[in-house]
Amino acid sequence: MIQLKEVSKQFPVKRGNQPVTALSGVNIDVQQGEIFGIIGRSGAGKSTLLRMVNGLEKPTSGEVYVDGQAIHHLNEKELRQARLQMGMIFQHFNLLWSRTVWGNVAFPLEVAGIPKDEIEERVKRLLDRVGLKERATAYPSQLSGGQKQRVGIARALANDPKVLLCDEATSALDPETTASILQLLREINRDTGITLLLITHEMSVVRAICQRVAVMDGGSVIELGEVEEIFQRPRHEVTAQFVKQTLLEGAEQPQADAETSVWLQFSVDDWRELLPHLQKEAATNGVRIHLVAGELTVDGAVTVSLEGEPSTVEKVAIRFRERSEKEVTAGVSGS
Ligand SMILES: Nc1ncnc2c1ncn2[C@@H]1O[C@H](COP(=O)(O)OP(=O)(O)OP(=O)(O)O)[C@@H](O)[C@H]1O
Repeated sequence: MIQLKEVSKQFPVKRGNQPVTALSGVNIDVQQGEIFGIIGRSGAGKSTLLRMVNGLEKPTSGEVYVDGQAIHHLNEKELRQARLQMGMIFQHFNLLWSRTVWGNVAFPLEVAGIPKDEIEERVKRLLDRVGLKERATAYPSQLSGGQKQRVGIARALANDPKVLLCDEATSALDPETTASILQLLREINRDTGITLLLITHEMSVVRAICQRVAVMDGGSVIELGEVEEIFQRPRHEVTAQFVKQTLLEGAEQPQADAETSVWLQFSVDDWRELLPHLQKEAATNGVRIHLVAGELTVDGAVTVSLEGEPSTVEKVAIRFRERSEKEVTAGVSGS
């Protein structure tokens, strides 16, 4: 269903420097109905690979096929058609904040010019499928992270795609919510036969849901095979590290009472700029962010709390403060 043949991608950089090789000779063949994982460290080339599949990037060399269609040869108009066959879900959900849950799921159908009656019927069925029937009139800001991702999934399925591309879809969620979203994806795959291509940096996600996995490093696939086989006999050092990470996570399940909370405060002027960095830092470390207080006056301040495993929360807070050029104050709120 998804094929990459000898795909390489180089990004030109400023004069004088070598181009960046993001992908190098990648061969992947995802079968119809399969749940296939791509795992790799930051910079391994995962996002670039996903952008090849949906045609947002063209390979420097090599071929990309989705359901037999040569994505690398399509023009913009043909790509828009081809993308209707590809649903996509994201780490930060990418919902429309001014639209309700219903409006978010209806959006791609409205864009596709589907008649109103049919939109009604489809959105109802999709919300039922993801367990959000009761929240149709809520706005994204009123939903939990897991519910937001359920909206993302319903929206991605609206045009009845053949493949679902998942870009770090559970990386911003706590372990329990992650498990329920993966369960939902598994059920959808079982019930509809949709093919799932899932990008992650967490081996626990791969183990929970994928049948096969490709391990990427430095733009190349360094290992590819059945998930169980790779867990039992990792051949590459990078793979062994990922497997080890999962075993450690399993041995040290975070306890609810082993959590801490740190608060950070910054000026209302700076928060727009700072929040995305903080969100990224927190998400990659499994730390949750809550808005504690905010005063939207000219000289007001916004306070957020970071919650999670103590050493990780501290690490995120310290790294964020060190990297931020703005004034940030911090303190511990206890457990
Ligand atoms: N548009 C671009 N221009 C120049 N270099 C790029 C571009 N996009 C990606 N790269 C580079 O290509 C390499 C692979 O990046 P990519 O984002 O695909 O990795 P990744 O595995 O998805 O990492 P992450 O998990 O951090 O997103 C990196 O060295 C990155 O800096």
